Amino acid sequence: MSSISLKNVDFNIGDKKILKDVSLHVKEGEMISLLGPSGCGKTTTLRVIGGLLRPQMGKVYLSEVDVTSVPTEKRGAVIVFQDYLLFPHLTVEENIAFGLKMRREKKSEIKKRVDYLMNLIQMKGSEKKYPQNLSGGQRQRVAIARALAVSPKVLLLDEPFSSLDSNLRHEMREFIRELQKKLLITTVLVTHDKEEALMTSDRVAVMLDGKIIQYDTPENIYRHPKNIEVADFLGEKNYFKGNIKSYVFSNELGDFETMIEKKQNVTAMIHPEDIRLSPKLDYYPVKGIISGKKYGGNRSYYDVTCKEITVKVIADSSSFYKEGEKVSLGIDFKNACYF
Ligand SMILES: Nc1ncnc2c1ncn2[C@@H]1O[C@H](COP(=O)(O)OP(=O)(O)OP(=O)(O)O)[C@@H](O)[C@H]1O
Repeated sequence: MSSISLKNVDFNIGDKKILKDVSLHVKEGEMISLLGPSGCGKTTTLRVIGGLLRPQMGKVYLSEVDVTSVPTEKRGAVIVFQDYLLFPHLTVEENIAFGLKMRREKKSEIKKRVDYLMNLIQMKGSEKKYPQNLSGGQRQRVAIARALAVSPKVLLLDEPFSSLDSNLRHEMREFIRELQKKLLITTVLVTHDKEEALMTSDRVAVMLDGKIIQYDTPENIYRHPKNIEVADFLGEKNYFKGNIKSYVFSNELGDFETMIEKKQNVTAMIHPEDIRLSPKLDYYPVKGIISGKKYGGNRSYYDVTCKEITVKVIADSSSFYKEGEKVSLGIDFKNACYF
């Protein structure tokens, strides 16, 4: 097990800056995600950690040892890619044993390790199967077992579940998180899926345009995004612009109590699921009319027009509002996030 540090890493291709002054520390035994939109530099960061790319500037440390010039195979890092290339002509156990054979480990040791890993990925009994006879999820488990066989110090996962269907993705997320907790292997997961990052990681690094914008716990990333770009990337939000004076936030919807004493030109961000709706018009201070509705199973997504603006609200589907219905809205500006 190893900690990982990137210090002021720049990576360019030609004159295109791909990574810009990226610094990151992953503690020993921690699982983190690199989360961001396509093309923001997540995979490049992972490749720099794994030694597949060498940065033009900055340093990479594993357990505080400078490995910037150390080749991948000597770093003790393994990368599992999305298109997990299992060897099609080798059985499951031969695939898992491959790296150990290359290292000329003793046969009895290899057998022990393969047995242990087959148990760990809950695939006992499938040792003699070939990859083409496995499901997508099983193939992914074998790819992870093969990566773990060589007892790496760090595990680097590049969108490993993105080709799986949504149920299987859920299952694999839980599987990898449990496995990681059991083995306490330092793990970096690259994903563009917010839920995946928030659900599996101790901390999440949000990347935009080659930079890490925020690195924090999933709760803090979601509840307290550093800026509007991060907030937007994490999903649809409501923004209210206005001014705060004597703990009163005046915006398009009226005057509301807040925890901040004074601030000009602020934007308050409120999650759609934090806004309450009531059919009783005098129940909450803001009045509106349901102008749009999408049914999403256990949740319903409403657009509520209040004065000139549209407020987005997510409510559980036990409450049922029709388009055109008048409602009142409970919006808590005391606990809003202000930018
Ligand atoms: N070999 C290359 N030649 C030119 N540009 C490249 C090369 N590899 C990556 N890039 C560019 O570098 C940027 C970052 O790529 P990277 O693969 O790290 O992004 P990413 O966040 O992992 O995106 P995705 O989720 O789509 O894989 C992109 O703009 C990409 O086009």
